[in-house]
Amino acid sequence: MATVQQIRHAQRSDGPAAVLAIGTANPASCMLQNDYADYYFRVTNSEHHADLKDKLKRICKNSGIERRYVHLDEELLGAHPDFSDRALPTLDARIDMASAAVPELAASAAARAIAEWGRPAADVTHLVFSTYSGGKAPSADLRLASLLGLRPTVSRTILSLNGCSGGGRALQLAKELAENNRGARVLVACSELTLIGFYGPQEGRLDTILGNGIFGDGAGAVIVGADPVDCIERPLFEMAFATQTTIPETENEITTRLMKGGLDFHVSIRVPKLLKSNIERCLIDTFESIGISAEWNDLFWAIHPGGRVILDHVEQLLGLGVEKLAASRRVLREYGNMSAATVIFVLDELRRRRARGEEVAEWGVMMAFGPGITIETMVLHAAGSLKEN
Ligand SMILES: CC(C)(COP(=O)(O)OP(=O)(O)OC[C@H]1O[C@@H](n2cnc3c(N)ncnc32)[C@H](O)[C@@H]1OP(=O)(O)O)[C@@H](O)C(=O)NCCC(=O)NCCSC(=O)CC(=O)O
Repeated sequence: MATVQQIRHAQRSDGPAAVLAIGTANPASCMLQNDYADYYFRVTNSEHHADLKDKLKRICKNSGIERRYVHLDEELLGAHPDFSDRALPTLDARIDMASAAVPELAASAAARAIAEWGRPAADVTHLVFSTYSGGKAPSADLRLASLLGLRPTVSRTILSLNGCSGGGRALQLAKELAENNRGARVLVACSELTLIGFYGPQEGRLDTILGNGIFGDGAGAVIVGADPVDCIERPLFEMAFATQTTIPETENEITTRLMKGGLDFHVSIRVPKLLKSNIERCLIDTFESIGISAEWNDLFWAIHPGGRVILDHVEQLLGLGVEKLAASRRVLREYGNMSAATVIFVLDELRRRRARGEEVAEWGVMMAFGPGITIETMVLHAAGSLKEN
């Protein structure tokens, strides 16, 4: 009879978990940021809120965003004009729409990740799914498993309403699963659609203006596994160490809540400063835990681009060279803040830059921020095969 220790030893993988493949997807409808305020106030019949329109124009102008993609386009909104009024009971209709569209967008991203991975979808052993756009069970994870043809024994976890830190959390869970289950191949999928909380403007609800100025729709998928199979699997980023930190007494700074009219969303104007005051301590603690003293400019950075000012603060605080946040800034510019999916787009951008021969450091940090305020941090090591992609 084997001992528990022997069983446990046999279960654990030898090497660290690594990102083995990445895929992303966005809905077809593209919104240009320069035109967005005119579009938004027209389609929600809100031209009379001239002051709010001016504010949205200022936010769009300063957002660092050029375009975003949305599922809820003008045609679909035309079929659901009640979505513009947060007082109307539209939650059922929004959940119905999201229940189909969220897993479909995730499936597009995941199919790309699986194709790059080079192994059949049936080899996926675990699925970790994060979305703020759900509201029923069985959830989008089960539908995604069915769309991809994953096997019925796949071990599923859904992270609901984790907001923008959901991508970081899902990747941390994937690391734990891969390192504690020999041979495990974890599919991480984050799929976010703003339709769950899209409203017209309302006096006194500046969150709605901010949300409409920076958030976009997108899905990111990652295959995570340890001990890559020679000649088939190519590690992109090894996941060296991960931490989660909650900033004390900030539970009211970023909040979401399902209401009869959809997802009610609040981001306080203090969020960038709160992050600025806490990020460096969090990074120092993380690196001290693994006994490494790092020069911030010697690392690559995958920071969740929650907003242009957040990136400016991180850059200034850490004294980063202007190129260090280029991947985060490009993702923000091309897609906006896609909540949990965004850090996956940033990882994708980083590996593309490296594949093009651009200088990307050997060691790096991924950080994502969400309700809590929660900071998810992961120390990454760029694997050699990045150069060959
Ligand atoms: C919105 C911005 C792009 C605007 O750029 P600037 O600050 O440079 O420009 P600015 O000072 O002229 O501000 C333009 C207007 O935006 C308003 N404004 C700024 N932040 C706001 C907020 N949180 N809520 C409501 N209004 C806000 C300002 O008061 C100002 O109004 P006026 O012009 O009338 O004075 C930036 O402030 C930014 O990047 N903020 C960070 C956004 C954020 O917190 N993201 C995290 C999302 S949550 C997330 O990522 C996690 C999650 O969801 O889980």
